[in-house]
Amino acid sequence: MAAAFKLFSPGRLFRISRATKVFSCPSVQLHVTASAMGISVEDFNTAKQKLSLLKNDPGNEVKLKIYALFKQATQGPCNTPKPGMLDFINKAKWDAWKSLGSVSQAKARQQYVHLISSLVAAEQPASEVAQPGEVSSYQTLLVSTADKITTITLNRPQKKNAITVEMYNEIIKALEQAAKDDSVLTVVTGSGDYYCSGNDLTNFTKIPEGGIEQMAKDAGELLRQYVKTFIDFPKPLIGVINGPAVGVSVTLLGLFDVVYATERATFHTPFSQLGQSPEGCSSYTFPKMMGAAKASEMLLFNKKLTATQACELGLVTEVFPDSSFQTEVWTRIKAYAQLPRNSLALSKQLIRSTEREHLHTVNDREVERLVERWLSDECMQAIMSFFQAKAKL
Ligand SMILES: CCC/C=C/C(=O)SCCNC(=O)CCNC(=O)[C@H](O)C(C)(C)COP(=O)([O-])OP(=O)([O-])OC[C@H]1O[C@@H](n2cnc3c(N)ncnc32)[C@H](O)[C@@H]1OP(=O)([O-])[O-]
Repeated sequence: MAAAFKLFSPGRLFRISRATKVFSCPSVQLHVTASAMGISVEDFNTAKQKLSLLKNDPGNEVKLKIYALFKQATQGPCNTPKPGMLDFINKAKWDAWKSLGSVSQAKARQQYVHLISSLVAAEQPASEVAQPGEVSSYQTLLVSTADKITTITLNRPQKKNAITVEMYNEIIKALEQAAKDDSVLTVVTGSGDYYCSGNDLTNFTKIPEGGIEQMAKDAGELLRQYVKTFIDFPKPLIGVINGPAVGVSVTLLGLFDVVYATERATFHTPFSQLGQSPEGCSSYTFPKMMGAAKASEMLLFNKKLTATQACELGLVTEVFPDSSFQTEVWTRIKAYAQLPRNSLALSKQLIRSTEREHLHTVNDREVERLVERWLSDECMQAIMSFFQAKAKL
């Protein structure tokens, strides 16, 4: 074991990367598509440089993955002869490269850049973040870090934690800071009796100078950024669903790693009722998770799920009795937070990286459709009905 570790020491692996001449050869560089799948040659080269600056040894498994992705990105699928049984090191490297099969060079470059980025992010010093136990100053959230857990609590209980424009921006900021802080896990939960009632419908009543088209465009850009932050979040993200969840707060659960719910929670996405369409990548994650028929019942016909049903369909990991929910869930989360930080972040990265680019594409497509929907008569009528019903109360 010790011998293998030495042979796979970071220095050795980095030397392999640096010794590979492909990217120092201008004629080969020309063959690399400038921005294949959103990753430029510069991104790739920068990632390569960052690799040599890592302070912590990421472990043999990750180093083999890095090696394999580099070879695939620069030389394509492995076609070299298999090393002999006793040539352990070269055989392990060959196996890792071979295991990538026919993954394209562009895809390998993209996965290489994401993997290095997550390693670098995991080593970032905790700056601009709340110190353990400290509660930071947000208007719509409570954000605290304690016991190696950063907790983001949606904090507009009087409005059932409906998400205003300010709150979207604050959640993005809180997640960006949680990604960099010293915590091992990040938890999102709600204060009061609701987890979240989704998009705050008053967002649609604040029309900027550019008119309703500008409002739809701005809202689309904000939503794109918001969902993107969840797609790219590098650490394990846990939802502690303390009560009913509606709309965008439900769809995004497909991007969480683990979701614990009280038995009192319900889950529904009234998109068609509001003349809108699915977001949060749910048009992809829900059918994948629960099958097309069950996903359609939720996303097309607004079916409300109980916590138990949501658990059966894979949207929720586990349901707890309401009376012991907080105690049981937090005991478990605190125990998970004792696990090694880098190992958790890297394992998440491995689980998620294969579809990250696809999720970004889905996000873009959903936002494009929603921006159209927000300008439709169907949507405007539905929003007006909500406020008229309120006015009659
Ligand atoms: C951007 C991407 C696309 C997004 C998609 C989505 O999320 S689609 C999903 C979009 N979401 C929806 O369609 C849900 C709309 N909301 C509801 O259907 C119900 O409020 C409820 C079932 C959540 C709770 O019913 P309940 O009888 O238990 O409580 P209550 O009704 O008395 O509420 C207390 C106060 O909170 C207020 N408030 C609550 N939610 C919102 C909101 N989203 N907005 C604004 N305000 C909201 C409510 O007006 C009231 O204010 P008041 O009068 O005290 O000044």
